[in-house]
Amino acid sequence: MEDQWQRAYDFAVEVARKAGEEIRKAGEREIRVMTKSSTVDLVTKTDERVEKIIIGSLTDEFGEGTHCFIGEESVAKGEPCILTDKPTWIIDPVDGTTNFVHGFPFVAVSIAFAVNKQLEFGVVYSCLEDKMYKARKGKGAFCNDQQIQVSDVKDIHKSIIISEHGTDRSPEKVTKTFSTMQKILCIPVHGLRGSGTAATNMCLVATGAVEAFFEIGIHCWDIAAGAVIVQEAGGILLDVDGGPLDLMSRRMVSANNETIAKRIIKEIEIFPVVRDDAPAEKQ
Ligand SMILES: O=P([O-])([O-])O[C@@H]1[C@H](O)[C@H](O)[C@@H](O)[C@H](O)[C@H]1O
Ligand SMILES: [Mg+2]
Repeated sequence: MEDQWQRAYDFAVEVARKAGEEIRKAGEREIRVMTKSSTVDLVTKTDERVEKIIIGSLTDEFGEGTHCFIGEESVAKGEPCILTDKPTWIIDPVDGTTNFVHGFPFVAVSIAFAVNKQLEFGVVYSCLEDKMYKARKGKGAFCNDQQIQVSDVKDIHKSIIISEHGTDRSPEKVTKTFSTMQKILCIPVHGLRGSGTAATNMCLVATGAVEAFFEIGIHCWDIAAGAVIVQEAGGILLDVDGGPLDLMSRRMVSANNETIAKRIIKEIEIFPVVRDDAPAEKQ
């Protein structure tokens, strides 16, 4: 029973690598850009094609109807985004689509697997850097097969913090996001960063390169795999109000420890976002 999901974990790594190869090849060709929720929420044929490849490979391997899927591009096309107790794959085929379009060199494939609403494992393939991050519950976190660990910094003044601006440019959101960043910068911290992919940002927390990454407005597919990786690297995940992380709430703080997480949370100006699992009419 203990190793029930090992085959799925190993297969997810294979699939993530194959997806990353597709993204690398597609980046060498001309990229046709389309938009989704706003003019800065970009999507390409590669996002859609790579998601089809991932879901197709997993279905071929595990059989039709046995597993559920929550994929960024399928949800964009109207598929439900509800996490049930059934074995469920949570997939972002191209995390960092804006980076991909612009040739900014951080793009990741993010694949997570949950059973009974609990995350069992996560795989993030930062495909342009060729870094394969993976973690399985209780078994540690790895980058290219080397075990990784969060930083041991407890003093916020010695930290680097990541946040992102997302794709919602409403004035309230932008004002609050920048106000939060200003307050954190002026604590002061050593620096503020952002790679343009939430999944990679979480892996940077997991390797100890930065102390924390937080964002309001991310989606479950951006953070599900990274959540396992951060936790297995010794880090912590919280809601931006300090409560437990809710994968569907679109709010997250990931940090190396509770001291850093709580210090960041003191400065976060919260604004409302519609949950990933809200009924369609509220989206
Ligand atoms: O759209 P996408 O490139 O898959 O994912 C986005 C990236 O992770 C970005 O870093 C984050 O700021 C956005 O909130 C995400 O939506
Ligand atoms: Mg994403």
